[in-house]
Amino acid sequence: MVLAVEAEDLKIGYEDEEVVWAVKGVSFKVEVAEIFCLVGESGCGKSTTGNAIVGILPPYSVTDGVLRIFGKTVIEGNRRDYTGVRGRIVSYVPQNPGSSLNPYLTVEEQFYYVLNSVYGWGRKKALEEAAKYLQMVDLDPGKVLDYYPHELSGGMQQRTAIALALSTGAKIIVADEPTSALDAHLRLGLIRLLTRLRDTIKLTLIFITHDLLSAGKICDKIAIMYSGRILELGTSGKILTEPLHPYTEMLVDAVPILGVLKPLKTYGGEPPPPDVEVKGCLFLDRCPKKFEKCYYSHPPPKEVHERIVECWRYV
Ligand SMILES: Nc1ncnc2c1ncn2[C@@H]1O[C@H](COP(=O)(O)OP(=O)(O)OP(=O)(O)O)[C@@H](O)[C@H]1O
Repeated sequence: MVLAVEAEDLKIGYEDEEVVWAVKGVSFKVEVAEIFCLVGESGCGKSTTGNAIVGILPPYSVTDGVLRIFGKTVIEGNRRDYTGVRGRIVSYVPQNPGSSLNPYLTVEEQFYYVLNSVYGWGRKKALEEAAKYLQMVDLDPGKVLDYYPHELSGGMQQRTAIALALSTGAKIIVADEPTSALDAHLRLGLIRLLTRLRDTIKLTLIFITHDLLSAGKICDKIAIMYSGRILELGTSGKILTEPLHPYTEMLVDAVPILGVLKPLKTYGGEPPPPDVEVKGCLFLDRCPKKFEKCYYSHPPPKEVHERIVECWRYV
């Protein structure tokens, strides 16, 4: 079975005077038509991982390990080749579609420029395709195509960005915090739309968020990232109801449940900065369950209770 995305011990760093590793060796598999979430605090490496899948890492980045997209190896060691993948198989929907859509071009022109540059299509064919994809995201082409992005509401901009991403025939969409700028009603609408696209056109979605609640609503699987590693990976149900890693427990404890009086716990401390070498477990400083073994090295990934966990308590 071909996987949509497969990462094996993937490492991504940014080179300044020396390399600072933002992603320190992650392994995961995303099946076709799966909604896969990368969850974690700011700076844990979610966007860097997402950018590697889309193929938009900056030139001064360095990589190691392997990344495959629909069976094609796009990263192997420090070699990268996204030919036929970037923009065609994988597309990107950013947090703020207002900034990704060109403010000086009408929606029609944006579709034309994208489809002309990817497939060399003329205006007529590009417009036919634009109409098809706008309808797919529940937008009326007649009420969108002639408009500039600022003339559309936030929700319409978001849907236009998704239609534009899909129009190149993308099978995978990486959506970075797509719901964070939307109000609760629009957020629910977007979540419904993305799940419908998964069901109807077998779209694979990589959803990046710091919000475990949104992740639980939309995702099949959740990878909990911390300081460049995946500390726990499993189905949304397992992660939310039976967290194994103390960090996942901490995130779940901080999620409010509507109608349930639940004490919300917060834990102090900060993840170690990526340029600081940590001797023991990366979560050591904040872990309420640490014991002697945790002080010497970071634990390897271990399959336990239908999940993969990096915690010495399970090794
Ligand atoms: N283009 C870049 N150049 C240099 N360092 C970067 C770059 N992008 C990210 N980093 C660094 O890599 C680390 C991980 O950042 P990344 O944006 O991937 O995390 P994140 O979990 O997505 O955070 P956020 O939710 O704030 O976007 C951070 O220390 C960040 O400063």
